[in-house]
Amino acid sequence: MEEFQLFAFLVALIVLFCGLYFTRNKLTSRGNIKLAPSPPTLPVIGNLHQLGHLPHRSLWELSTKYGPIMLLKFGSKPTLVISSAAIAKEILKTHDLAFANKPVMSAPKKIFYDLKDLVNLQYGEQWRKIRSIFVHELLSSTRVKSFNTIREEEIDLMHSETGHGKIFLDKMDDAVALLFNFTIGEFVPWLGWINRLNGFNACLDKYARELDEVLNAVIEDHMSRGTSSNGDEDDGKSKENFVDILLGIYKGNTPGVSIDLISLKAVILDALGAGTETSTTTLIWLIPFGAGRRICPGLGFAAISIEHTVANLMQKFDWALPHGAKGEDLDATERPGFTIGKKEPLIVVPTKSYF
Ligand code: HEM
Repeated sequence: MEEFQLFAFLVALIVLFCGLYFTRNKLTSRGNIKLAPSPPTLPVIGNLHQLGHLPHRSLWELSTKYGPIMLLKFGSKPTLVISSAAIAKEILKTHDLAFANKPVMSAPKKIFYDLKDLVNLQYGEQWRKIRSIFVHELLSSTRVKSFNTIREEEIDLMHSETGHGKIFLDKMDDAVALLFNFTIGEFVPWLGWINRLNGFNACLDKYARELDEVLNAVIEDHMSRGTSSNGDEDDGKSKENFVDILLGIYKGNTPGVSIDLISLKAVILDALGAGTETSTTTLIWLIPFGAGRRICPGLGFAAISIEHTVANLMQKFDWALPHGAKGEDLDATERPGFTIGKKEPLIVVPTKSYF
């Protein structure tokens, strides 16, 4: 027994020593997560799925080759902070399989239908199936070509159609509050009971129920109107929006593709959620589309939409920063959200109009 205790003590010492050594060598000279560089100077890879489980040896090799990497342990969740384009390329391209999954957290699990949406799906067969629906059915080049009609339909859906769009957007704002709420039980699993005690779990349950009701109402609306999806390109297909297309698949109108009701709702959440804040934030400032196998499937769709909006603004006005400020005077402080946004709003003034 004494031998075992001595052995355990030695192992603990070695682990502690390695941990300290590793941390000392991996922390950036700034040694603080807040000092990760902000856009637009350097890319910051901080999205949740980047927090993967790359073997320490590979991390070691990466940091030897490219410079400091910061590995933080938030309780049970290892978190990697990197701040150079070279390391981003290694992680998102070379090692992307190791980073292809996000850590399982209780708020996304509850809100995104047990992680059945594409953004949160674990990498594997079901991910491939849903990804294919996004790439081939929702965001194919044919669909993107019919972009104008789809966009108008989506704007209708979000803003005017029986009020569900507005409720949905408000719901998304509430989701940010829940998703970014730090709860100790998330990171230290044996303290999970605290989330029950402080009401967080009840709050999450209530939110998920209400969101589900909104999605049910959106689906019922579309069901009662009926979709025009009958495989005929000219028969109203270009007027279909995301929900119509997905309902067509659900009803079995699209040969070789299928989706169940829960996945359908999760995918609607992605299609409406992943494309809204991202697009408006990109109009303000550098957001990248990711890379590797989990690269954004909405890239083509979003790029055209953003180009269209910016081109319109540039064609009709000359713009300047207020009070003679220069580009370098812009405050690039970030604020948290689904996407990293600009803390202070971007204010520009039209100085000349061309119409
Ligand atoms: C300017 C607009 C957009 C930006 C900047 C953007 C950015 C991104 C980024 C960085 C990722 C990777 C996230 C990660 O690493 O976990 C991503 C994934 C994703 N995006 Fe976008 N996105 C935009 C528009 C859209 C649109 C319009 C849609 C759909 C209509 C969409 C749907 C998705 C989905 C479903 C994923 C998850 C893909 C997967 O995990 O396989 N995005 N997006």
